[in-house]
Amino acid sequence: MTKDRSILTDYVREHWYYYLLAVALIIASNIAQAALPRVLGQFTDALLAGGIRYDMIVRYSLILAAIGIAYNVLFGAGQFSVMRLGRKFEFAMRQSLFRKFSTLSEHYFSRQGTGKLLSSMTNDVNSVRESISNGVTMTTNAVFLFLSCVVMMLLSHIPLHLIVVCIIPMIAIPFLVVYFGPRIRKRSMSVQESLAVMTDSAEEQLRGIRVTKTFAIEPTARERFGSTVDQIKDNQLHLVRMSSLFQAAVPFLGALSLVISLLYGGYLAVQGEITIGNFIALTLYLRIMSGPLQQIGNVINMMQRSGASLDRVNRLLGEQPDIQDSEQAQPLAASPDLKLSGLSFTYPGSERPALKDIHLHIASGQTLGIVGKTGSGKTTLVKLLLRIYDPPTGTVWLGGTDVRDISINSLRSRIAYVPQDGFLFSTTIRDNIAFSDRSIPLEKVENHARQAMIYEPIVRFPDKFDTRLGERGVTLSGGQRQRTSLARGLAKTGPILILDDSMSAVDAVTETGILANLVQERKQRTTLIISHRISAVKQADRIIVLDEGRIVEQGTHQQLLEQRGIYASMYQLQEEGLYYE
Ligand SMILES: Nc1ncnc2c1ncn2[C@@H]1O[C@H](COP(=O)(O)OP(=O)(O)OP(=O)(O)O)[C@@H](O)[C@H]1O
Repeated sequence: MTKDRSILTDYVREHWYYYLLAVALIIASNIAQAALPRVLGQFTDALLAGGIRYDMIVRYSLILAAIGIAYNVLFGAGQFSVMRLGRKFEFAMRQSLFRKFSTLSEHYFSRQGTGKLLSSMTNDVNSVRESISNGVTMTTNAVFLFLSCVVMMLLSHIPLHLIVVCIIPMIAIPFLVVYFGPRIRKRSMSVQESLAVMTDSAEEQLRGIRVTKTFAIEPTARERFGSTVDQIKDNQLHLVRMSSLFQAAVPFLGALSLVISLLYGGYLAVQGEITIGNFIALTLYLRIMSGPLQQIGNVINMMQRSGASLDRVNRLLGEQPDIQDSEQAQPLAASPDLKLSGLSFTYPGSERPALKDIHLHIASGQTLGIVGKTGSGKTTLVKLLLRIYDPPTGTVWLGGTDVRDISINSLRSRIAYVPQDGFLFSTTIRDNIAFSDRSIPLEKVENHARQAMIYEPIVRFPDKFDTRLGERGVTLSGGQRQRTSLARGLAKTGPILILDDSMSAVDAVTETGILANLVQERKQRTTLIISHRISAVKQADRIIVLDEGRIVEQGTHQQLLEQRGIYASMYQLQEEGLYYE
């Protein structure tokens, strides 16, 4: 367990008075409950001494009823306070985790896998919440009920030596805990980890369900998912075996105490050293005490589980984003030029550089076309510009400032980036297009939809721009999705527009229409158009051809044709209707 318990200790410190109140209520309820056997013992002795009397039965019944009501009200109120605190903690913890996730980089997510993170947000948070609600109730209940019982036994004149002898077997419980505790915890961690792997697998299988169906490989998908479930089952069984053994051992010791009380207590009662009432009270006390002892076992199990979960949550919350604002971070200039000087970049953990020694200067307001084979480094260039990954210091400059010294928020909020696989959210088309600023008026949203040539298909839906997308809404075609994502990019204001192969799923005629609509847009912004199609970049002020991370050709469309290199052959192939790869 790490020493850093910050999120939990902070929370408890902040709400200590509620916890104190809850603990006080539970203690009061324990005292009420512990009075019960004593009253029954007194009743038995009174019966034996003077026979049954009507007023006595009524009096004792009223006392028992009062004890019962007091116990229920006090315990209920205490439990409610603690549960409420637990739920509030759960809410706060999920908020903090999500806030943290939103600061972490793409690299972090590709390294971790979303299943693990989702599992933390659900299972780990639940487990910690349980420990601070049920854990507090159960621990307080167990400790104070046990103590109250001992005190009440002494007040009832049950001899100390009899009490000690009867509870001796229960003293073995801490030793059991020490033995089982770490083992249970280790197995619980394996269960949580296999649950995370299963979530990952389920998420991927469900996301790829369309592909699976078109390939008719459902059995393979089921088999793959099944193996992750089998792993959980094995780990769960391991855990269940160990915790069952532990949970069975605890009540067994309670039962052993009862046997001793019958033997020794019974003997003392026969000898006349304790009253029959005392003997009955003793057995009832031991019966009550086996409950708290079992609870101690459960609490220990729960604490073990939640200890591992809390460690994971704290580790996540302590994660430092690998891309951060520098101390001298400044906003992006109003109309920045783009300069790349000697840019080389290798992805973390990769052997081969994705970009090699790139030099380039694009004046503000100009359009740069980027072409090249798949994997040649086109998207990597954009990721470095957006600081999805940090480029080496002094290699990428915007408006005369190293991008590493431009604040991340200003950089990303003012660069309109349209990726190839534009993910759309399960909300209305209007909200998707006005994603960067929900207050954009409908006319503007419609204008951007016209620019992206998606207006007509949208207004054909009965709800037009209020049509909901996603699982419970309309499913757009690939080309429609891409154009909606393009409209979303165009709705974002800012001095730089980047289209990353964002017209690949639209036909050539529509692409030409969109490009014509963008002429005005491009004059006001520095524009980068990445494409496999020459037609998309041929109007650019400059075009670069990337190959294996290097600029191998550059110039205007005309100049590149004259060079008769890769670009010229791509053009020729595409003009002839063939596809260059
Ligand atoms: N996150 C990553 N980690 C490691 N390597 C990566 C990562 N992303 C891309 N690469 C590698 O970097 C190289 C360049 O990839 P990039 O995505 O920039 O190519 P691209 O030219 O945009 O390709 P495409 O036209 O297919 O989109 C490829 O070899 C790719 O495998």
